[in-house]
Amino acid sequence: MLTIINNSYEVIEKTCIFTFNQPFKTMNKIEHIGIAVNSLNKSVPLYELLLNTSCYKTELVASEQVNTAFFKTGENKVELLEATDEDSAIARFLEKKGEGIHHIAFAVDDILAEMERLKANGFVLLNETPKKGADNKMVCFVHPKQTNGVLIELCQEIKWV
Ligand SMILES: CC[C@@H](C(=O)O)C(=O)SCCNC(=O)CCNC(=O)[C@H](O)C(C)(C)COP(=O)(O)OP(=O)(O)OC[C@H]1O[C@@H](n2cnc3c(N)ncnc32)[C@H](O)[C@@H]1OP(=O)(O)O
Ligand SMILES: [Co+2]
Repeated sequence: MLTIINNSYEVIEKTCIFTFNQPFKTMNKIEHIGIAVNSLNKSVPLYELLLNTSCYKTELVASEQVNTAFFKTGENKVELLEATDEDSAIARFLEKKGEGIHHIAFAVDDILAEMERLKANGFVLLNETPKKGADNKMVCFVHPKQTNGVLIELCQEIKWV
C-alpha cells in the first residue's frame, strides 16, 4: 500500500508483497507511449522510417486539443501528439520541456475500478470521470507530480455493441 502523508509517501513492505502477489488484472500492459512533437508532418515520416512501419491512424481529439498519429511495433504502440491550440497540455509541455516522451499509458480492464483504487491510495486524478481518448479508448490521467515526474494515462478500450 502507498500511504501519502504531507506530500511524501511510505511503502509498507508487508502490504506491498500482498499487492504484488495478487492476480494482476488491472494495469495489464503498456498501451502506448505518448510523444509530444512540434509537427506531425515532420515527425510521422521520421517515425515511419525509424520503426519501419506505416502510421496506421491519425485522429484529431478536439477535447484534448491534439492531433495524434499512431504506430504499432509488435505489441507496442507509439502515439505522436501535436498541439492544435497554444493553451493545450501538449503546447504547454512543448514550451517548457521541448519535444519528447509526454506520458505512459496503461491498458486497464475496468477504468472506474482502477480510478477508485488509485484514489483510495491517495493518487490525484486529473479527471474525475473517464474521458474520450484517441483510438477508441476512455482515458484518465494521474498527476505527474505524484508519480516521479511521469504523467500516467489509464486506457480502457470502448467496446461497441
Ligand atoms: C489523445 C488523447 C489521449 C489519448 O487517448 O492517448 C492523450 O494522450 S491526451 C494527452 C494530452 N492531455 C493531457 O496531458 C491531459 C492531462 N494533463 C494535464 O492535465 C496537464 O498537462 C498537467 C499534467 C496537469 C499539467 O498541467 P498544468 O499544471 O496546467 O501545466 P504546467 O505546464 O503548468 O505544468 C505544471 C508542472 O507539471 C509538469 N508537467 C506538465 N506536463 C507534464 C508531463 N506530461 N510529464 C511530466 N511533467 C509534466 C510541468 O513541467 C510543470 O512542472 P514544474 O515546472 O516543475 O512545476
Ligand atoms: Co495518450
